[in-house]
Amino acid sequence: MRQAATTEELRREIATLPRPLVLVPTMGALHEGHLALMRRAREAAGPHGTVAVSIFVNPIQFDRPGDLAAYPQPLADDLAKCDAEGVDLVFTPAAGGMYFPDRSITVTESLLSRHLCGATRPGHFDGVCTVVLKLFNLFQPDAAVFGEKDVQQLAILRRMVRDLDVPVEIIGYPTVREPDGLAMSSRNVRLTPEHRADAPRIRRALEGARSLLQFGERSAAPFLAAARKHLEDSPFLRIDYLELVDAETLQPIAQIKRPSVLATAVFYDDVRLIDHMTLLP
Ligand SMILES: Nc1ncnc2c1ncn2[C@@H]1O[C@H](COP(=O)(O)OP(=O)(O)OP(=O)(O)O)[C@@H](O)[C@H]1O
Ligand SMILES: CC(C)(CO)[C@@H](O)C(=O)[O-]
Ligand code: BAL
Repeated sequence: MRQAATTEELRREIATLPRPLVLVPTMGALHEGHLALMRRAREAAGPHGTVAVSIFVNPIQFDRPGDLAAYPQPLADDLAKCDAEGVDLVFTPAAGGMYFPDRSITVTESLLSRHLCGATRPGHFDGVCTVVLKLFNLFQPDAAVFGEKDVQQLAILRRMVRDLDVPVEIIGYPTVREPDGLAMSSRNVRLTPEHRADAPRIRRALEGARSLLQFGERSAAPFLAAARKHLEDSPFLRIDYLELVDAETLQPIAQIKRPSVLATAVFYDDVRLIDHMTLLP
């Protein structure tokens, strides 16, 4: 496995590696969800192509300094996991290694980021789009794999490559879960044992609401009320948002007429977890 720590090293490595090249952008603290994305990348790259992973905790997408400071960064473990997965190249830029101190250009998304995480994490998706476009320019990948867990991120990145004519295929991959249904997340390790035991209710709240579909319910309000009730039964969590949006535009809807997404973010103390459920009428 090759490793590059600077953009110059990365460009040198890229020039020597076989195509197609498939990139898996991450912030590290790798878990089974990330490893599944790497396997999907290998499938897309083929046995003779290149699977590349970037590990960079992107400061400009964090809205809370404490969240950035507490983000786990077990780099040696992460590198061992990439190696074991047969990754060909890992890019590990230093904290300050991706941005000029006087950077003045940012990629801005102005529609799909209005709700959900975009509303409660101001500037988050501009930070994501900016770093992902930079990674695409550095790696020039043929394709890149992203998790459906970050459903709004995936929709926004598909929109970015469409609107800016970026020649990269975006591949989505289903959410990988713990046996009790909790979506895997690098932040799960920061939960207290009590909070970890309570957290599977996030998935159950969304599933419970979805079950209203089979009774013919189509109005948004009962879905939101059912999920909210289940979440609020927890003595621990605080709801950051709970919204029902159109799956394509990510704008709130009053009636489920097309594929829709019931999405939530919750806090356990300062640990923020997200999950969502697709609702098909
Ligand atoms: N449980 C999961 N299943 C599938 N893909 C995932 C999962 N968790 C994260 N990913 C994907 O991995 C990529 C890197 O995500 P990231 O490094 O932020 O991990 P994370 O676990 O989402 O961390 P956190 O949720 O704490 O930010 C993203 O494309 C993300 O959607
Ligand atoms: C795509 C990404 C690596 C950009 O920093 C990040 O938002 C993530 O890990 O999902
Ligand atoms: N997976 C999304 C990255 C973040 O929470 O900043």
